[in-house]
Amino acid sequence: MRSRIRIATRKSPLALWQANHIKARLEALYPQLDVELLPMSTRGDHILDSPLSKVGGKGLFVKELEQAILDGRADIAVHSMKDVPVEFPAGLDLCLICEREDPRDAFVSPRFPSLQALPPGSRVGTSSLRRQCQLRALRPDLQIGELRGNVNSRLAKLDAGEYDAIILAAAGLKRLGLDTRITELLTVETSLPANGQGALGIECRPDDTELLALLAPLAHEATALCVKAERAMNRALQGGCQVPIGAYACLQEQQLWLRGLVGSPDGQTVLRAECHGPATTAEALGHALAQQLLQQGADRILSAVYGACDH
Ligand SMILES: NCc1[nH]cc(CCC(=O)O)c1CC(=O)O
Repeated sequence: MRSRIRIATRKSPLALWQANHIKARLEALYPQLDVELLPMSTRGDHILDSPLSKVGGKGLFVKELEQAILDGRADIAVHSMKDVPVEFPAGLDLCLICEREDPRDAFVSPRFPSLQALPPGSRVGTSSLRRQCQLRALRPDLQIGELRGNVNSRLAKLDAGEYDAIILAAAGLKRLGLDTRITELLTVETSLPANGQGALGIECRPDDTELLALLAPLAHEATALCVKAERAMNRALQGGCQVPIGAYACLQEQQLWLRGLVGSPDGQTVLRAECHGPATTAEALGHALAQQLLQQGADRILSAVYGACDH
């Protein structure tokens, strides 16, 4: 039996928490197993001054981790599913998805009790186009500013008075023990989450059957089905490049309820659609929802933005 599992991880506090969480779960299951972290920097960590959507998107944060697995320096990488690109490089795959934490976005403000209570013209920080679009649609009066960096540095900018409020994923705040900073949990109707938000995934070599068997108890089937539907919608829309897209599924009695959103960053256009179906058809539901959104005009939003992209 294998005696060691090495986890490639980014060095941000949230990434380290997530890697340590998987380490602790594996060690609880297998007391003889030695689980080591291999912390590393990614290109995404170095590019902090420009909006992520303009510098190449999600792949920036996972490439170096994937290379470490392909080179044999690490066995697995633990990812926030919302940061994982829809396609995987040859030789690697998403091997399992763990149980989802709270998928909602959180409104954080030291001064105002809710999004609704923000006075006109308030400054809100978020670099997520998905959050910007939904915020602007709801509150066209707000001034929305770019806000990048890890969770702690975003909170520090809020505390320094650069913004009246910021929006962050509830899952990240809860994992870091920062629950008390959550002023208001936004309903998914107010802020439809990003696909995969709140879920952790493990990437590894799909041909490493011994490793897969060790990891298997960490899998959470219901979460995997939901995230599968959400990612299928994103894949069908080919959304990744500068487009506000939200996708959120929930599962009840083996029925999936998938909601999707495509909008323009200025919030002028927000297209919404939803569908229901058996969990066994998760992938098809994602495709069907994408088609509904395309028929409503998402194709025009997507092509307008792709025109301005360098790929
Ligand atoms: N974009 C960075 C990122 N990736 C995952 C999370 C939160 C944790 C999760 O969704 O699992 C965050 C922080 C945020 O959006 O506030």
